[in-house]
Amino acid sequence: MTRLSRAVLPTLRGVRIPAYDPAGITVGIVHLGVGAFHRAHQAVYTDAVLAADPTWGISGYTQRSAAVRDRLAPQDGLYTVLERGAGAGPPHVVGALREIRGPEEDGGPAARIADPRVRLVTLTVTEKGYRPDAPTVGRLVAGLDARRRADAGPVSVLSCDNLPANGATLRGLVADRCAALPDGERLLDWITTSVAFPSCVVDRIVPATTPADLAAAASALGVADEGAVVAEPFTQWVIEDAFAAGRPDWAATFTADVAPYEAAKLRLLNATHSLLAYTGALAGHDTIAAAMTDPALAETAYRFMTEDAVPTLTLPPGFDLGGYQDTILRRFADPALGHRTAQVAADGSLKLPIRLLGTARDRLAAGATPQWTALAVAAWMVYVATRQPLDDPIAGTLAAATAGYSTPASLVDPLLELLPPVPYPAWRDMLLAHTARLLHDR
Ligand SMILES: NC(=O)c1ccc[n+]([C@@H]2O[C@H](COP(=O)([O-])OP(=O)(O)OC[C@H]3O[C@@H](n4cnc5c(N)ncnc54)[C@H](O)[C@@H]3O)[C@@H](O)[C@H]2O)c1
Ligand SMILES: O=P(O)(O)OC[C@@H](O)[C@@H](O)[C@H](O)[C@H](O)CO
Repeated sequence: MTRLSRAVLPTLRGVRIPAYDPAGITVGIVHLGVGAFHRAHQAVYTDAVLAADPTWGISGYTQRSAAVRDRLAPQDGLYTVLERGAGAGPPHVVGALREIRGPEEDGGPAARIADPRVRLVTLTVTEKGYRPDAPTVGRLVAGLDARRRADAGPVSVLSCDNLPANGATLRGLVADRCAALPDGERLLDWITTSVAFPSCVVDRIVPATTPADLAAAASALGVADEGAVVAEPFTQWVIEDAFAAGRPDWAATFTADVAPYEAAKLRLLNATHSLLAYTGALAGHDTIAAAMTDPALAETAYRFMTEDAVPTLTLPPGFDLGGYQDTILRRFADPALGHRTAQVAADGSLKLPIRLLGTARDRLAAGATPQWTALAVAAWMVYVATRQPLDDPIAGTLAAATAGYSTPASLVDPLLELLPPVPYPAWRDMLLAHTARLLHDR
């Protein structure tokens, strides 16, 4: 079958195609980690501005393998976003990704980051990409060093991962990495004056693409698209408006402080997602939507948000909390997406501290009993002990910690040692009660 490419764009019918000639776009953004989410989120926002400003094309560098490069390069970087679910629009071919390279191809992204036309570096590298020894941070620091040496001017670095204070977190990792370099002090001085690390909150559910999704893309387009991604119609981006060298005129919400939006998103949406992933998987549900068909789990999700998470939040002025919660539950319940519980459940050792443990601490400090939060963490513990192979960067450590457990305490105590502390005796008691029930129900 013919592949999607610039040449076939004029022949496509019933499909949104770029409102500009992709060949006329120059690169202004370097993106690290060209996963499904980047293609369905930041690249779509950027696609929408390129007709008016063709200087913000994206140069993408994959981070772990060249697989996405191999799928997209033969397609001139073009791919389709297939919206699924209530309110879905037509298939949308995105042209913003103007270059695509493997992690270390042509020496990695340093030369591109040092290009004066580049004014922004963005990242979607998962929670794992922000560990101190992560190769991405090294590549970013090498790029910033090359830019300083080239005197290529200020630049902004925008993390688009689900982390609290993602900009400040990345700045901290970069500073630590600089401190370990021979000429690190000079580089850090330059970064302090010339590089901005705005934080942002990203939101769009983008499941991993399946072979059935690629077949659906081929059928919709009439040509093969090996880079297609599937997404819900909902999309949101809240960005701290603190850039060092300009930014695209994205249709995002720009604000001075993203922290209240970030807490609402991580503690309501992502935390509830994790709760449904672990409890749903233990109940035998393959997808988040299937878990939401179980009235007990849907009730649990609602009560977790309302009773545990909401009291810990300071919301932005005018924030429609009821609408936000309802929308989250409606999005999770949409069966069209097929977001697998196993995908959301992956990397729990990194996600739980971000999504759930802050709520546990805040509620316990207030003298409350965060039962639903404890249920989510207990469900993770039982999931960890009973799923093999486990998709987690410390899977081996988790397996060793849970090997041969025989009682709730012999499961809970070693796993508590591996998580950041929640220093309240009641927390352990709640976990013991929930794991006892979950193990009994299996
Ligand atoms: N998919 C979503 O619904 C969604 C929504 C909001 C935010 N996000 C954010 O985007 C991230 C990526 O999601 P995705 O759907 O694109 O996943 P994906 O599996 O399609 O892509 C993951 C990307 O991260 C890179 N990566 C993985 N581990 C890495 C590591 N240790 N170091 C460096 N790079 C690494 C991969 O190379 C790949 O480019 C999420 O972890 C989250 O922070 C995703
Ligand atoms: O992408 P991850 O693995 O960090 O988390 C899985 C989901 O909870 C997450 O991707 C949500 O779908 C997303 O955050 C919605 O905006």
